[in-house]
Amino acid sequence: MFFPMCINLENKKILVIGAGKVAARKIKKIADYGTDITVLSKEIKKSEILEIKNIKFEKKTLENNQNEIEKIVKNYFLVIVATNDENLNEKIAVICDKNNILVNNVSSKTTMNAMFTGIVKNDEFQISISTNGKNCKRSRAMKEEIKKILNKIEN
Ligand SMILES: C[C@@]1(CC(=O)O)C2=NC(=C\c3[nH]c(c(CCC(=O)O)c3CC(=O)O)Cc3[nH]c(c(CC(=O)O)c3CCC(=O)O)/C=C3\N/C(=C\2)[C@@H](CCC(=O)O)[C@]3(C)CC(=O)O)/[C@H]1CCC(=O)O
Ligand SMILES: NC(=O)c1ccc[n+]([C@@H]2O[C@H](COP(=O)([O-])OP(=O)(O)OC[C@H]3O[C@@H](n4cnc5c(N)ncnc54)[C@H](O)[C@@H]3O)[C@@H](O)[C@H]2O)c1
Repeated sequence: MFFPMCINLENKKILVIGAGKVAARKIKKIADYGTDITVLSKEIKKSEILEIKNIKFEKKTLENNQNEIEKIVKNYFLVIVATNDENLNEKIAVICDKNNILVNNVSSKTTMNAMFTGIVKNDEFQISISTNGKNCKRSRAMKEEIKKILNKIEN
């Protein structure tokens, strides 16, 4: 079971590996919280993440090489692994975990030590929804119900 906890990401070094559709969704979400985000990717196509302020981009293809990966990730507090190469994602996630680095792996339900959650928030509350990797799409229905409760409390 993953323990739900609020983490202060301000000024913490965050690395996103991959810059595709899923990476973009994760970056948009985390950019509300993290201020030091680097995106490393084989390709960096024109997309809305290029518009987000202060994100650093590094065009690089990561090889499936333990030493190279270790050297890159060891400078980071949190690594979000979001390439479309599941084996590479898994390898990076295992290396991060062994080095006590927080890691989120978008192509797994288990091989990571940090998962994204569904978030519903207003000025007063933020509610984070997790299914522990079992069925993240279910959290959409839960989000809708929680939105109704928040509206009720506000009125
Ligand atoms: C909560 C939310 C947060 C967020 O991502 O921001 C989230 N996924 C969301 C959406 C979403 N996920 C997927 C689609 C494409 C749908 C489609 O196209 O069919 C969509 C888009 C959509 O539904 O709109 C597919 C998917 N998800 C994972 C895999 C890998 C795998 O299963 O192996 C695959 C590929 C599966 C495949 O291809 O088969 C894995 C994970 N997804 C998680 C979180 C973590 C578990 C959290 C938990 O247990 O609750 C975990 C384990 C890791 C992580 O990503 O952190 C957000 C929903 C709520 C929201 O809207 O806020
Ligand atoms: N967790 C989730 O919420 C979720 C949702 C949908 C899909 N997925 C999974 O996420 C993964 C990524 O999907 P996508 O649609 O974003 O893919 P995509 O093809 O749009 O993006 C992949 C990105 O990875 C980069 N990349 C690939 N190999 C690389 C390497 N060796 N080094 C550096 N960068 C590299 C590419 O340049 C590209 O930017 C898939 O495995 C998919 O199954 C996860």
